[in-house]
Amino acid sequence: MGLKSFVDVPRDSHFPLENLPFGVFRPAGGEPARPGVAIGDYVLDLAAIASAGLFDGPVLGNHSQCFLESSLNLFLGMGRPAWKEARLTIQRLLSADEPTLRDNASLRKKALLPMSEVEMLLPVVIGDYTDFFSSYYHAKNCGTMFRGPENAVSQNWYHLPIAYHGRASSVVISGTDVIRPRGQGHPVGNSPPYFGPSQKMDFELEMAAIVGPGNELGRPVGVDEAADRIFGLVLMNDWSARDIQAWEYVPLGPFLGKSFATTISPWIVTLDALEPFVCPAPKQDPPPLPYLAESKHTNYDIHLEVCIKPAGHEHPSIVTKSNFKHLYWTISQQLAHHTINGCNLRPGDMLGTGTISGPDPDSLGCLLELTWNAQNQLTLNGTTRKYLEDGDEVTFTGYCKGNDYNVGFGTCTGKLLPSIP
Ligand SMILES: O=C(O)/C=C/C(=O)CC(=O)CC(=O)O
Ligand SMILES: [Ca+2]
Ligand SMILES: [Mg+2]
Repeated sequence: MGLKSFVDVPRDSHFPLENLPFGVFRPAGGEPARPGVAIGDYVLDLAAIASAGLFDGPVLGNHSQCFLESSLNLFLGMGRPAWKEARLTIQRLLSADEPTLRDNASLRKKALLPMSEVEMLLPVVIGDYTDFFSSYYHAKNCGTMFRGPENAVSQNWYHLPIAYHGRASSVVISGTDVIRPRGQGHPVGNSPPYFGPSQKMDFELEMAAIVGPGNELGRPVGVDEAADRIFGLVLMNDWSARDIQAWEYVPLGPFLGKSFATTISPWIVTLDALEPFVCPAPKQDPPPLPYLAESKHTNYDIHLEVCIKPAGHEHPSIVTKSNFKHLYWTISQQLAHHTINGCNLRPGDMLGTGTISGPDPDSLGCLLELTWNAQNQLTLNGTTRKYLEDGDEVTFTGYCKGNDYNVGFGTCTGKLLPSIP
């Protein structure tokens, strides 16, 4: 039996008492943005709970003003003791046999808001965003397409989690429209390069770790301490213009083919909520260098799905199903590697996992792989796709399956609009 809340939680909800993900919302009526926690179809207003003096534990008792902020950065910077205390307090306040909130009608009305009536915002101010390349299947497929099967996965890939620095300014919250970027593509023959709207618009199925307490410049984080620096995970769509990327990315890596937009889901699911879904990570051969060797090499069993709803279609079509557990390099290894040179991370920084492809043809994490760079096409409910078309709405879903409950991420969605003329 799952935990029981006095708030009605539908059976298939992503947000039961076991989850309690954190986000930032704006209530209807123009009140300022503030942190909240999802419970069923409701948002618990943490500013209201803090103002009522209900965060009264040893860590948050004198510091609950972190919940009066318009981002979670301050709370994230306080670290695991504060996160654990907040989670336990909220779990107790929402449970069926705890009268404090349950029997206080005026506080309940103030603090529990229907999710359908609030606007979700970016949960953190993202100072820096890094995107990794940590699925073996994704690396192998891209490499096979671009370099042939003999040189598909380069030697360095097996020894370090490869990444590029992404663009934090264009990270947007789920529901934000994305404008098809214009840019340069490969020249054909003796012509100048193509310039115009990207003709190869893609999604990338990713998740991202949101950093809690950072590290001081010059002080790397050990791989076994790395998980304590990570608050939780969100779904992430690293929208990619494959034609722009292919022409620009040698030798310095992705630039304008990626930096026009990256969408994240609004609710950060904490590593504490994901703990029951820990599973072994893929065996690493060759063994990683000592600074990347973790005493527990584990992932989380998170089911992931992507669907596309073309303009005018009533229903979305599922185009792929994958799982977070396929990541070869774990988020702890990514964070340890990121800081090994002394680079400092700060609260709210975002580390994308890289496209999460699985081993099977129907578990590939982007259209580049699913259509083998437009050599094949997907069938969607009577129409076909090689790459995305204007009006396509792309939605990611992610959830962990408990005995009779889900710990879910909700959705990460965005609609592709035509490029500017
Ligand atoms: O292997 C290559 O040369 C290219 C790889 C990619 O294009 C993958 C990519 O877009 C990186 C990412 O996952 O963001
Ligand atoms: Ca990516
Ligand atoms: Mg991007």
